[in-house]
Amino acid sequence: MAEPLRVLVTGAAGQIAYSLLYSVAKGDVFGPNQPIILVLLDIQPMLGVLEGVVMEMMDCALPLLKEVIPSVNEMEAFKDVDVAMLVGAMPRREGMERKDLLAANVKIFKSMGHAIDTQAKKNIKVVVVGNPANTNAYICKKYAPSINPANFTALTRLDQNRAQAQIAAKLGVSNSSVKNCVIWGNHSSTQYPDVNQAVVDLNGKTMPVREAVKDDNWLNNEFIKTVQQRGAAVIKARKLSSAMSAAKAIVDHVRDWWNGVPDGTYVSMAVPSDGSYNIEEGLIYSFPVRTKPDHTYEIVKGLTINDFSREKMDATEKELSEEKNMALSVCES
Ligand SMILES: NC(=O)C1=CN([C@@H]2O[C@H](COP(=O)(O)OP(=O)(O)OC[C@H]3O[C@@H](n4cnc5c(N)ncnc54)[C@H](O)[C@@H]3O)[C@@H](O)[C@H]2O)C=CC1
Ligand SMILES: O=C([O-])CC(=O)C(=O)O
Repeated sequence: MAEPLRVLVTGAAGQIAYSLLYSVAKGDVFGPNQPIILVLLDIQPMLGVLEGVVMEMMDCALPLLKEVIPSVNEMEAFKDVDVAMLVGAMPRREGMERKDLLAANVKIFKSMGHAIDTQAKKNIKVVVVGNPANTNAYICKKYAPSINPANFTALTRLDQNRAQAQIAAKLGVSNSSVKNCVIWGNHSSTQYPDVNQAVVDLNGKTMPVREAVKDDNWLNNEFIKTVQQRGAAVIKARKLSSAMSAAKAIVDHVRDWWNGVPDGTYVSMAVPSDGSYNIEEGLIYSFPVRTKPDHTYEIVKGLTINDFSREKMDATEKELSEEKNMALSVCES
């Protein structure tokens, strides 16, 4: 069997982690032959809850789980970590935008960037989930200058899954029949869910989603709005933000990054912009990416962008650029 991977989950006493940990520990992300050491980080007041989570992880008696290490010490927790799922942060409540969390959360990611820089494996892979996820990932990357910037990503897979599920429901097909929905930009209400590249298997034939749906008005309006506002709709209904679906999306994101996706398929990840599609270099912007079995990815280039898409891609870029400047001033104050 392979050497165990050291996987860190922050916010481990919180609600997303409670849905996430079992799935990671049973092999849904790294496969059935990869043993795991789970490091669970939270803050001191949550230590009692964290200990309960550790007991439950033990009681699952999972074959791949070699060790569970609870921690409330950031520097210790990041030591030699291979993969970090940065969930720990304050969630928003009804009536807030995710960027309203910036002042409260961004300093967490400055401090984690420093811990990553000094403690973690140099090829660590990081997914930031805590909101505002893209900008937190930007700050984390900035404060970890010894790590390849490409190793810092933020989660927009939940948005992609939401888009895919909306299309599948509209057409009455299974979720797996819909492919290549793209999320551009910020994990916020300015994100642009784009179906112009998406395809669906319908009646034994693969066809463009636009051709199958035959309702551009719905695709250009209600569909986009539903995906953009889905997090807020869940908060309104549950009085808590998405957790089960967020955990599933984290599993999808890291599994596809780790293992690669088949040729012709791409997934949305918020990654450092290399200037593709004229997006400001360095911003953590959600693009379609092709992941490869060597745990790397590349931004899918050369997609045709029409005027409608361009306007929406620019609007979400503008928001990210503003968030970046706000975050930098919080971190430098
Ligand atoms: N990117 C995405 O798609 C999504 C992001 N989120 C975000 O994920 C974050 C976590 O959400 P929930 O689990 O529902 O929240 P939660 O409040 O249930 O859990 C958060 C946990 O993080 C811990 N925490 C706070 N500061 C920490 C620190 N410095 N180090 C380690 N742990 C720390 C808290 O003590 C708490 O146990 C929120 O910011 C939420 O907005 C939620 C859903 C989807
Ligand atoms: O909406 C929120 O605050 C939680 C979240 O990011 C989501 O559900 O997409």
